[in-house]
Amino acid sequence: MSMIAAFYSGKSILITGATGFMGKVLMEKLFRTSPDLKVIYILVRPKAGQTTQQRVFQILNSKLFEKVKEICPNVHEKIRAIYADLNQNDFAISKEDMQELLSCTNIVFHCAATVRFDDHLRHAVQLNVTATQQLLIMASQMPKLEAFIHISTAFSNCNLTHIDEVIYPCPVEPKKIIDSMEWLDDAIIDEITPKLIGDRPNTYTYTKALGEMVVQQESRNLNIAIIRPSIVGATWQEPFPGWVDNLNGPSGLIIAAGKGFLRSIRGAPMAVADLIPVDTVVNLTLAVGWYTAVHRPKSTLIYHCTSGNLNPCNWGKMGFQVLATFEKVPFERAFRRPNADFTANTITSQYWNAVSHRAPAIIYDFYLRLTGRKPRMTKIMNRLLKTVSMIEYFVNRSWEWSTYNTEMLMSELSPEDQRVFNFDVRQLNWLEYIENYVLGIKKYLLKEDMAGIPEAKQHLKRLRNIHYLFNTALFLIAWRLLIARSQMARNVWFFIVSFCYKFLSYFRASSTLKV
Ligand SMILES: CCCCCCCCCCCCCCCCCCCCCC(=O)SCCNC(=O)CCNC(=O)[C@H](O)C(C)(C)COP(=O)(O)OP(=O)(O)OC[C@H]1O[C@@H](n2cnc3c(N)ncnc32)[C@H](O)[C@@H]1OP(=O)(O)O
Ligand SMILES: NC(=O)C1=CN([C@@H]2O[C@H](COP(=O)(O)OP(=O)(O)OC[C@H]3O[C@@H](n4cnc5c(N)ncnc54)[C@H](OP(=O)(O)O)[C@@H]3O)[C@@H](O)[C@H]2O)C=CC1
Repeated sequence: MSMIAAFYSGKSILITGATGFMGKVLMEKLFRTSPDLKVIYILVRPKAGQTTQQRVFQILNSKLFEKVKEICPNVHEKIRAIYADLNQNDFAISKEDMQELLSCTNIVFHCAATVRFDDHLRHAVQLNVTATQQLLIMASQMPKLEAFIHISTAFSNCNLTHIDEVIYPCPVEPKKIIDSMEWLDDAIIDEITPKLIGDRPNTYTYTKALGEMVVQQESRNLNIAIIRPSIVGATWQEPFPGWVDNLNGPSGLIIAAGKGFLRSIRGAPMAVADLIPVDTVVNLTLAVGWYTAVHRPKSTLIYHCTSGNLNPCNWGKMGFQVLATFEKVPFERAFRRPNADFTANTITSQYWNAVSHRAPAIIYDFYLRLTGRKPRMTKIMNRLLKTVSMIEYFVNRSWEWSTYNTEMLMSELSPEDQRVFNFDVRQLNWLEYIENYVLGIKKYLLKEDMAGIPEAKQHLKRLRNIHYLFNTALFLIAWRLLIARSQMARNVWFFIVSFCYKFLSYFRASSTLKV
């Protein structure tokens, strides 16, 4: 029997961010391994015209929850969706709901965050710092609370190259930042943002670092742990390989590459691609919840959930594997033939941006105009290149994260727990993982049918022929223009033609002699 699974039985668990990528996988695993848990409270806001109940219904009816519904048929009774908006005071939770949460919760998993790189500092602080502070204040009023697990990111200290499992303080105290956001206007915040974030690349990593400081400062006598995952990708094994449901991290870029929009990135091919499957992060999170509640470490422990030091893969290799998978399972209706090139050279990268990204978009828009349709490709391309510029920071550097606490925890688990809550990335086969990831994107994000693969392959063949035809035509036009203008080019041309003629004559003569 798994000790971790048994620990969660009968427990009341509060999850924030349960409608997000990681939150859904966390809920799924909890129900699958501990179907006897008492209740999972989730803080949900209405979104995109859906009520909180409709959102929960949609999650439970997704493919991700198919196994859970077999194991725990009354799963819908065990989820208590609580209307909440983390941007509001007291999260806009009703008095009765708040009372129930405070009196019943045993474990808190705080996953909610804004993960947008370019979010306005005021909004990022509100969600990643102030909301964390408020949740900790709530947690301090929960008499039955056994553990509070905060999900941060391995990149909260990406301004350093070697990162230990400790909290690194930011120069300005989070409390001062929270206060100042209340009275500064947007224009001033915009002005001071670059100074505040310093050598971090965006407001996301900065506010996640502030969030960690808040956790440390507000911990009081709570049992707290922080988990820092690196770049979270599709599921590796559970509940099935390749599940993914949003465009964050590598997923959006894999789509852009597979559809032939994005063919090259300015990135160091040898830099470590620190991806981590979402089910690995969830397994570690649940193991940390158990360990923190049962062993009650004296201080707040931080756990790095990364792959680079134990099972490294680099961007060049990853790009190659993604491309190899596109050969087997191409995406439908690609704009161009896929490529996935990482180039460290800025000039080469600018050249490819012009030739391989912007020029085809302009030509295609010209074609759309000619055929009486609205041009759209340049707009899409500009957005894509904006996204790429935001991730360039992360694909041009390597980081080293120490993983003593994570390895210590692994050694504390029973063999059964090591199997059921596996977070040992040394067992991950990158080639297999990437193949399943690309396949998962095709199935669950693009919702493409596998039966369409032969047609997609045909389409790529047509694109290849168009590519060759276009290049040949371009070469001939350029050559013709060159010959018209330069004596030297004419001489070279006559030399080549006469050489070919002589070679053919010789070949013909020698074959006649043989007969
Ligand atoms: C050629 C080579 C190809 C190779 C392939 C080979 C292998 C793969 C290699 C790949 C290397 C990966 C490196 C990852 C590095 C991660 C670093 C980790 C950092 C820490 C990790 C974390 O701890 S945390 C998670 C990270 N946090 C995000 O990853 C949020 C990003 N995101 C935004 O910061 C906003 O989204 C942003 C973009 C501003 C737009 O902002 P915006 O206001 O202009 O627009 P919107 O957000 O409204 O989106 C407008 C339209 O862009 C679509 N879209 C949204 N995201 C998209 C996305 N990522 N890729 C594509 N498309 C995306 C969306 O679906 C909309 O499409 P539509 O218009 O059709 O609906
Ligand atoms: N994905 C990644 O690559 C990585 C993620 N992380 C961390 O993991 C955690 C989970 O990330 P992930 O699941 O990918 O993120 P998602 O963007 O998928 O999910 C974010 C969650 O936060 C909720 N949320 C956001 N704003 C509010 C609000 N005002 N009120 C209530 N809920 C809100 C969202 O709810 P709604 O559905 O209503 O928008 C959603 O459930 C985050 O803390 C993130 O920093 C760390 C490293 C990498």
